Amino acid sequence: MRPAVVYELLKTDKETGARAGIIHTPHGSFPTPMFMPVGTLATVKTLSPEELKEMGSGIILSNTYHLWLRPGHELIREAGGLHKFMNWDQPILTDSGGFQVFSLSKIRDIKEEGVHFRSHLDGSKLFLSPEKAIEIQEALGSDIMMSFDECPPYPASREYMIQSMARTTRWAERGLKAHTTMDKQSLFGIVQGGVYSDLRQQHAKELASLDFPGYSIGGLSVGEEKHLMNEALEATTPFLPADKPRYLMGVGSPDALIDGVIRGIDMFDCVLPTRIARNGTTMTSQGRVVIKNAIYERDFGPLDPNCDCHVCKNYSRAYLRHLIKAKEAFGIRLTSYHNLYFLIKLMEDVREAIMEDRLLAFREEFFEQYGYNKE
Ligand SMILES: Nc1nc2cc3nc(NCCc4ccc(C(=O)O)cc4)[nH]c3cc2c(=O)[nH]1
Repeated sequence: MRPAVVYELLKTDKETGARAGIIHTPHGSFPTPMFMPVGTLATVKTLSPEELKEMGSGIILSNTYHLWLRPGHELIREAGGLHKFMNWDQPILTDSGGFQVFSLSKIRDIKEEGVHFRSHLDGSKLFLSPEKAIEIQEALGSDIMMSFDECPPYPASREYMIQSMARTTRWAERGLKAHTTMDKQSLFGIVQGGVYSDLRQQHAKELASLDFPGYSIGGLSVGEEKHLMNEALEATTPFLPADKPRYLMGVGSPDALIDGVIRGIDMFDCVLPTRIARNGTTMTSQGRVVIKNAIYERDFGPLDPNCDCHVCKNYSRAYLRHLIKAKEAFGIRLTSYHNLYFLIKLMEDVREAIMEDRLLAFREEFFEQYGYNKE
């Protein structure tokens, strides 16, 4: 049987709950903390697998919901699975579709058996359940699968949250039963509980007792204030097993990544870096650079003088500004490449700081340089 998803804890930062480790999967291993580029439709928009490897991307994310609707999971199974289909031979994590249903389809109806909704593509009636989400992810050949869960709207009442969490736990148990490949060792449970610390702790304990190989923290990055996310993490990670990975879903800004690592998170994903890149907004060591700004018209220096990526070594701000304003495809390839490199490199620098027990000092300096107002 292929090896399961296994977490190797290497070091815990002396001053915080931050961890440095390695995650082993059937398609290879990657260092943590790690930022995962999002490749919703079997492509990290405009970038090739070779470029993703070159920038240090150890794992990418794809979406059950989107690939099920188009081109269909059976087609991808016939192609030999998602790795073969998109020519990516490293780890792939897939989200289970719950969140996407709520963020994309208008009409939907949640029942115990699953969610009835209409396709955002052609309005056809569809039904997604814990069992169906497992079937699709197994057809894709995902290395790290997500349980089918409900990400409640924000804000949600305690009463709604309590009911929703209980159903998400029942759905997680159904997913474990339906999960047959890789000796059930590739399915993460997803902790909910909104911004209610006591519910976060309760749900973390409930899912920890089901002995998943890893745990996602869902229900966040849905519009809540940053301090509420941090408090929710503080109420969750201490109650998850230390020898399993923790993945915070949908988080992709430099400050939230650093503050998530400090609170015991190992993996992150978000469309933010690639989405903002498409309108020319970039993340640099000196803070955000909105490249269309006229001040860069004759700036022939690199996008980020402190970045050693391919883009910053070979192209100027003036050139990037020209491409983005002219809507040249090469422009968003360059800004997308740099933004992903920036977050992957940030996690490498954070990992080094953990190994040397100086993460809080690193945070202080990074926040100062980036221009975040001091906490
Ligand atoms: N299964 C599951 N998946 C999730 C994905 C999420 N993604 C987020 N936040 C993403 C927020 C987000 C969305 C768009 C942009 C942009 O366009 O830039 C940036 C951030 N929160 C999330 C929560 C869940 C969850 O509970 N369960």
